[in-house]
Amino acid sequence: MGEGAPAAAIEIAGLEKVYSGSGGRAGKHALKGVSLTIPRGSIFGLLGPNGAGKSTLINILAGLVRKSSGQVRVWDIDPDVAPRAVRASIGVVPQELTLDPYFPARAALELQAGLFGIPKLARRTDELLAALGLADKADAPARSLSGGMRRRLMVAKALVHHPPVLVLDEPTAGVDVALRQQLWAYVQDLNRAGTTVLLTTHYLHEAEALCDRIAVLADGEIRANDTTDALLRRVEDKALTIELAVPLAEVPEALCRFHPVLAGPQALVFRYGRSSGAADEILAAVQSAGLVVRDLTTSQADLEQVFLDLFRRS
Ligand SMILES: Nc1ncnc2c1ncn2[C@@H]1O[C@H](COP(=O)(O)OP(=O)(O)OP(=O)(O)O)[C@@H](O)[C@H]1O
Repeated sequence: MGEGAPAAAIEIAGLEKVYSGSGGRAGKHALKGVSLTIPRGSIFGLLGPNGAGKSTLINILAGLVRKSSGQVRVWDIDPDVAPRAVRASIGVVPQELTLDPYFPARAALELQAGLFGIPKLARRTDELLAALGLADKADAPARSLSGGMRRRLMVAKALVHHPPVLVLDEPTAGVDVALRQQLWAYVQDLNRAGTTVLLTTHYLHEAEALCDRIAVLADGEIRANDTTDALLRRVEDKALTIELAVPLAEVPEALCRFHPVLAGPQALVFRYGRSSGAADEILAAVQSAGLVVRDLTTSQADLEQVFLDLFRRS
């Protein structure tokens, strides 16, 4: 990005959102003092379970929902003070596909460019259609496109005004594996060309594949915010169960550093992840402790669940 670009693409401090109850719907404290800095040039993952407050946060950034209190700056602009300027700096791909079924892809992009006041000659319609693999569908109505193509058209729509910040709200929910890879590759290309990307997801694997940093949002609060590598080192998603030939009364001293659990007199369960010793190290220690192994099994916990449990507790 050129001169004068802010160091932080998005800066959020003490953000609160309370939805007031209406029409029989209970009020909801959806964001409880969220502070977050999204560095310019990063791909930042906002991970959290259903109802965590991810969409609320994005909608506040996009100027679609008004915050209750706190500070928000997008590309150094306060969305409450200058909503139009913020909309020029941010492109949002919403969770729901909001396309006119009868509108062809090219016309949808042209209309969007018109809404942003982009002169005809400065429009990037063909470039975007080609970049998102929609060139041969340019004149087909949206209703004739596959789900994946519609999703890509939504991405193209969010990019017509060349925003420095792109926000993707659950970009690959319900999208097949091949398309997911394609979308990820495109997001990475955009990022290499300078776009800051904020993506929300339920899937740790998605955040792991794409993001430099991950923040975990649960029940309206940030539970973790770190580099992807550092976060994943805290996850212990594998279990090694060793069945012993001879019963044990307690865990032998030499194995304590692996923090195993005695699951019955003849079964030792070791949990391990990317940070602790691998299975071979554990097995070597078991043998040198003089234990006789009768059988062993390994299992892999659901990574998503382990991760969310970890941060729910912290
Ligand atoms: N307009 C509204 N009025 C009242 N409560 C709302 C409103 N919008 C959202 N909520 C509530 O605020 C909480 C956060 O919702 P939000 O949609 O931001 O979560 P989310 O993390 O995006 O979830 P999902 O992954 O399911 O989209 C939820 O409990 C939701 O029911």
